[in-house]
Amino acid sequence: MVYLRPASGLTSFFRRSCFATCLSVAQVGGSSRCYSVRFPKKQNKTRENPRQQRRPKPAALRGPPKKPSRMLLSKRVIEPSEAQRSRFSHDDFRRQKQRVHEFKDRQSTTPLEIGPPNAGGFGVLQNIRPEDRIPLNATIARLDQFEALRILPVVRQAVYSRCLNDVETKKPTPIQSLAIQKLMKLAPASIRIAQLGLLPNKESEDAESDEDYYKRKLMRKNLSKLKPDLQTYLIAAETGSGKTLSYLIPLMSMLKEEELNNAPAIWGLDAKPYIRSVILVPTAELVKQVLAVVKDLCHDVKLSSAGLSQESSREAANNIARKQIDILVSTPVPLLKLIDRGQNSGLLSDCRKIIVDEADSLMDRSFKEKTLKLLHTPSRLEIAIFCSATIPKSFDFVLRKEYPAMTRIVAPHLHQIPRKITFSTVDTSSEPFYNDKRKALVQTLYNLDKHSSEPGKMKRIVVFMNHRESVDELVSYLTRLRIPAVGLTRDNTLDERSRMMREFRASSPSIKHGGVDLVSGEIQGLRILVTTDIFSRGIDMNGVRTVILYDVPFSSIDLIHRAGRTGRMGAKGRVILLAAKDELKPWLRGLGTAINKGQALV
Ligand SMILES: Nc1ncnc2c1ncn2[C@@H]1O[C@H](COP(=O)(O)OP(=O)(O)OP(=O)(O)O)[C@@H](O)[C@H]1O
Repeated sequence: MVYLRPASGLTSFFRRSCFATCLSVAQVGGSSRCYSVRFPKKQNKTRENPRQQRRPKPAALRGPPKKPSRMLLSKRVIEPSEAQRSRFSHDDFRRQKQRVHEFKDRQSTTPLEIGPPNAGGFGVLQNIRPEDRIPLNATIARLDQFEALRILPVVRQAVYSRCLNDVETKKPTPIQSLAIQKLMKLAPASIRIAQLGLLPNKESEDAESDEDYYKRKLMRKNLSKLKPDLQTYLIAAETGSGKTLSYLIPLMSMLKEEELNNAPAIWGLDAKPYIRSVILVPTAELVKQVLAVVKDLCHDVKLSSAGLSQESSREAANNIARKQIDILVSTPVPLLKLIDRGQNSGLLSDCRKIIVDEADSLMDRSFKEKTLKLLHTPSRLEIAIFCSATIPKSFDFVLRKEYPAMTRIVAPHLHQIPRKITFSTVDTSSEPFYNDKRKALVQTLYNLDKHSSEPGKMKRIVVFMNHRESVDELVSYLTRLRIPAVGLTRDNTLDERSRMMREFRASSPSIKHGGVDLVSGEIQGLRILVTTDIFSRGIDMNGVRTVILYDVPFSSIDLIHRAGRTGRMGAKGRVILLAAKDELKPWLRGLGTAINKGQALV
């Protein structure tokens, strides 16, 4: 038996298998031998005959010069050197440059197809087709000023002075233009009443006969018993796009317009406690944040407001039931509890507008029943607005089932990570970390401290973890290394959380030098917040530039919300994912490229 030896590494394997064959042959009485034959090494061929040597072609036969190759994904336009330029004709060069500019990497509309069967929590978002998104077209260009929108002047003035005081050019964001325009097309109830002739005309009031007066009064009474048609809206736009004002401005305009038309008096709200509108949010933090904006605006617009969350005392909750409130900001459970207390069962009977902020979360398995119960409680509900930065498939299904006639206002860049965020991954399994994620985090923080961005400013960094039990451990590890970090989880009381968040959100103080303090040994230029998903939704962190994802998020929804704490309102941001090689499933490896190319996640 002869075998040809292909390479030294495999020899022993072949020898062993040959030996086994020899043995088996010997056992049955035959004979065999083992040979190995070595192939000569491949030599570089040289042409010995000078006649065979390749000669350069004459210039006339050579054709046009070769174009330099280009990386497909590179955003950089490679300017040819002077020497290269002289080899191109001008037209060639212009065409080539144009082609590079045509590569619109952040405009891609094809979603990143990372779906089932093995994509974990990725693949849960609804694939919104381009035709279902409202294009950024002439409508938005036409409505790029608050003055072009139908808003009451007093509300507009309050927005300018209270919310956009620091902003140089005060103009609505695309989702604000679209939402305000659509919502304000609705004639408020009071105007409809006036159109029906139920409100007295100022001039004809005196001349009105008794018969007409009583007829009008009767019609008004009958009308107040009628259940109005419910109008439902979905406002969906990327994180940090100004969704809060996109529903607050129309809400306040409508409430105020109703007051100016004397509608509350017509509805008989003069003498009794009422709640005219409710904004539902999922957490106590969001109650605080949204209520702060509402209170600011209400101060100027002259409307009343209140907040209710699981942190509110029983007395504070009971007080709400005794007041006349135009806008109540609340989480679902405490509001349901308040209504369930016998004497308050009619608390929402005059509520005509409900807004469900972070609606995908409030319509998920844990909240859905409670939210729907609240939506079905007011008998005179006129408008329900659902507002969200993500549309998971399950949420889309519930909306289609419960509100098939819903008007959808979906921004063109929904499910994309905002344009100015750069996404990168640190492989924690490679040298020098060798699967020690904490080391990788420290190295990343050190690099960020040294980085030239935000010069002379304290850099604020948010680190997201999947489990709150791990937060304290990581914070004490960082503190031991004299890296200033605070942990913020559901285990802290609301007061603690508010205080820590206030300190973290306070604008970055200026610092003279970065690096390490020689006396305390502390890294001076960083302020680090380690937290979980409790702070990933809706919280406005006031110009945070860096988000570190210490754990791979459970789903694309979590990824979008966590990343959305930076890069808000067109500001720059960076998201760094720390992941070991075995965590980086094939569909996760392409994530950075897809995000940086502007693909929508599903
Ligand atoms: N037209 C505007 N011009 C400039 N800044 C604005 C404008 N509208 C809102 N902002 C500011 O942008 C920030 C983000 O707004 P907001 O919190 O409403 O975003 P969001 O879309 O609700 O984000 P998320 O999806 O994370 O909840 C806020 O600080 C807000 O004051």
